[in-house]
Amino acid sequence: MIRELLRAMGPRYARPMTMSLALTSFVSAFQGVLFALLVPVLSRFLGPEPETARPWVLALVAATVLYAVLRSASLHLNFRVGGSVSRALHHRIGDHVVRLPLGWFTGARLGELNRIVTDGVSRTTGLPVHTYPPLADAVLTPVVAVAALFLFDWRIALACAACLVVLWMVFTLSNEAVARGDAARDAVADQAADRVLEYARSQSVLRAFGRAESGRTGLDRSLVAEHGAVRSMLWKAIPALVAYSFTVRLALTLILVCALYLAVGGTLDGATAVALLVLVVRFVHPLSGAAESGAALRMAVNGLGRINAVLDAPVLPEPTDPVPPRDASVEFDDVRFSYAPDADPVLDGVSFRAEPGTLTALVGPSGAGKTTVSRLLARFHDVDGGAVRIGGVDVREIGGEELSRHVAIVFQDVYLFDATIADNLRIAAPEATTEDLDRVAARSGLDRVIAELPDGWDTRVGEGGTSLSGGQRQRVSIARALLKDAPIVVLDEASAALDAENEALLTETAVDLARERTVLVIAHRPATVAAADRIVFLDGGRVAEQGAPAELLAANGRHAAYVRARERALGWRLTADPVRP
Ligand SMILES: Nc1ncnc2c1ncn2[C@@H]1O[C@H](COP(=O)(O)OP(=O)(O)OP(=O)(O)O)[C@@H](O)[C@H]1O
Repeated sequence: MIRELLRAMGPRYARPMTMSLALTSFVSAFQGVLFALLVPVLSRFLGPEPETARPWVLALVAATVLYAVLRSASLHLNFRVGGSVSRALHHRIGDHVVRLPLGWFTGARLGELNRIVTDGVSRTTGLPVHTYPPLADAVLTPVVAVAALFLFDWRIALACAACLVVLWMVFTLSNEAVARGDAARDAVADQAADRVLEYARSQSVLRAFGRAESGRTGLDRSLVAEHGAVRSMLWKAIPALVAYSFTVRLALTLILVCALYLAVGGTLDGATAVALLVLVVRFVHPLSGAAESGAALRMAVNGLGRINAVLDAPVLPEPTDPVPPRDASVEFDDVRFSYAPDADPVLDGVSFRAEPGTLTALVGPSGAGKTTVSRLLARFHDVDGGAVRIGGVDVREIGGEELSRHVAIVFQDVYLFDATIADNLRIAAPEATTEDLDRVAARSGLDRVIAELPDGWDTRVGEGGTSLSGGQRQRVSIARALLKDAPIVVLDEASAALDAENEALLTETAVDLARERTVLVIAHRPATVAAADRIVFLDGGRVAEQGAPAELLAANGRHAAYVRARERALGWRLTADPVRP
């Protein structure tokens, strides 16, 4: 448990945590000495010469004062360390998660991560304050007290030691039952959390198809499964907890009987028997709570195991000696890539070059691998074979921060944070001035959107940017990429219909940017394709053709056929007259 805890907290917080646990353990053990001192004090006080109790009373008073000081120091430290546990874990999980490949963030992982960050961390936060101290009292205090008992009466001490061994066995069994039930519950609770997220996200689709009620079936199933897992955990845990509590009472009764037997038989004097019984009754109290604390500990350990599993997930390796790119050229050299180790390759031997100051259009049918090319360029994933280079340097050698400074991406599905438009732009450049914002707004057409909104730059966009239209979101996203001022810009043109003004704006922006940058456009519109310096036509994860637009049209190959088909589709859409009766 301690190893898991210290591993999760990392080296920075491990030292104060170790000190807190060590001090708590020492105080609990010292409490055992305090309890043991009751025996000479009481046996002498109740015996024929009560005045001989005086030095023991003084020792008990001194030990009590020392105990009070140590206990308060330990409580103080525990609260301080407890407060830092959640901070440490949140920072460590956050720092690690941002370095994970994007492939790690599957739907199932999101629910799990959500529960780990909330439930898993909160279970662990209580560990140094609420879980470990009563457990240390329940284990260490009786062990030390029983060890001290051997100094006064070995027969009672032996009986107590035997009872402690049996109690430990029942305690371990009860803990294992709780741990098993809790792990099973965690697995289904993760699934339920995923289904809740999915159900909330898919509301518009479900309502559009009149499935708001029936679309809940998956969610209902996982909630029922979670309910079942909680019940099954209780069925396993409650008998184990009851069995432990019963064993504690039985042990106490056996020790009482044993002491009475010895006292009646005359081999134990009455005063010592009373003193021993007071001692035994005294440490039964912390022992009774051990099963509940042990269950809480097992649940915290399960949570820690899940936190450590996230922290152990392999990150994209960073270079030890990062090499800066020599220029803004982009090169894909025989790149092979698949999203899962056993899946078919999504890119298979892709090679092309994009020079600085040019516009390259990535063209091809849906699923050809265009978006994957942009993801590999930004190193959201590492290639399985070949290399992606920027300025002649493999992106794996550049280093995360430098790479991020070099590449700006305008995604097709624009995600905006629930903040103002200005805040959403400043994600790209936190220090940007109002003049900087106005400059990129004028260049991206965002200035017209800002002028129409009553709160202008201070308009809140809602979660994901839902209070803006698709076209408005795209302009915010372009302005954000411009503000980043990266030498390489990737524009993922929306394949969904945009109005004519927004369509023209995207093409204009791409051409404008390509004067001084390397621009890659995942192009769906003939106008953008025609404006490109070079076209890379992808099909089925391979480069089917590449060259200047005029060259490819003259070659009358795959690209020319694709353009004709797109033009026919768009022409039909634009010119079709309504059918009149
Ligand atoms: N995150 C992912 N996990 C697994 N497979 C993926 C993932 N993203 C894309 N794919 C698969 O990779 C292939 C290429 O997808 P990609 O999005 O790169 O194509 P595209 O050419 O950009 O398509 P579109 O024009 O429709 O956006 C597709 O078969 C797709 O199903």
